[in-house]
Amino acid sequence: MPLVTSKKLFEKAYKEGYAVGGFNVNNMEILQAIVEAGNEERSPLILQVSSGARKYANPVYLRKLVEAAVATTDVPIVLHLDHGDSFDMCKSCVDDGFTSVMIDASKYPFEKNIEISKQVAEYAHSKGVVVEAELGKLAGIEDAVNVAARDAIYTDPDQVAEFVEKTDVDSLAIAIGTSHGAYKFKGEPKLDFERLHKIEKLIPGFPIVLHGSSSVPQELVEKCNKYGGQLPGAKGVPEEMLREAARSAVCKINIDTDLRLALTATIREIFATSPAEFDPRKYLGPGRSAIKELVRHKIKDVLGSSGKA
Ligand SMILES: O=C(CO)COP(=O)(O)O
Ligand SMILES: O=C[C@H](O)COP(=O)(O)O
Ligand SMILES: [Zn+2]
Ligand SMILES: [Zn+2]
Repeated sequence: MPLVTSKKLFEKAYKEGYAVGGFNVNNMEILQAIVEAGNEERSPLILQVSSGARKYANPVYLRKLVEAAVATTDVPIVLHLDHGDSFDMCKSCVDDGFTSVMIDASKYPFEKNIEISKQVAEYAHSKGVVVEAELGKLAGIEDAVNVAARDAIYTDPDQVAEFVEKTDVDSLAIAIGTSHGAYKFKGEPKLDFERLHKIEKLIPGFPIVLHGSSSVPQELVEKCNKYGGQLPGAKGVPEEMLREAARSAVCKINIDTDLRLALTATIREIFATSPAEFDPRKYLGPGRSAIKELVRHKIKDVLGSSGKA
């Protein structure tokens, strides 16, 4: 099936109370794992590519890899730019065949965020591409931008309707306490669901996106640490909270860190237990299987998108 936009996927997810996973792609094994999992679960998929991923893998390789992946399945797949930081970056991805782009101008003041997001929406829409924007600021690491927890700003519900109306974007990422990376909470995990519910009432029918939604499975952290990793105190968003979010207006839930942990834990274990092994297929293959198992679990047991393709 050719790439699709997220428009119909979000309409269905909104109505039926589940979310579609936004899974980050950086190389062939990660891509294969996500697409095989989605195919077996009969789930729609959003493959997202950060500017760091484009730089790492080369935009041409990425596009061709995704082209190949799409040819192996009939589930609907969106190719999405994650955290585009400028009009030019978004334009480049629209021109490159992406079906969805995120413009993340959340670091700018409200009016400037509106101006840039609107400019991206105008261009993208003229090419049939949809746009996600961000209002409020998540803590954590996005590419080179490291937002300290004290600089994170929860989304102001009073700004949401005006932002959506003035920009004409198609979905909105909000900040309610999630953050990027493997260290999301110092104490007890807490998300501001009251704020989420307030926001969804103010923009009825409009798809909301949750970034920073890895759960940081403790068995993966323990496996990394057991085999030489150093991830003390890593903690994510409990899956029960993600289930609750998926039932609301949240139609897209972003997961990257958990895939990285699955791959790294697997490779660390193999390096430690089979030190004579030097065939990359013998550790990347099991790493790919671990990612696939994790993505299937997310789709089936957390996001609720199994069978929704
Ligand atoms: O939001 C993300 C990508 O945009 C990923 O978040 P995690 O770091 O929680 O996986
Ligand atoms: O938002 C962050 C994503 O996990 C992408 O991370 P990256 O910029 O390191 O590729
Ligand atoms: Zn951001
Ligand atoms: Zn993100």
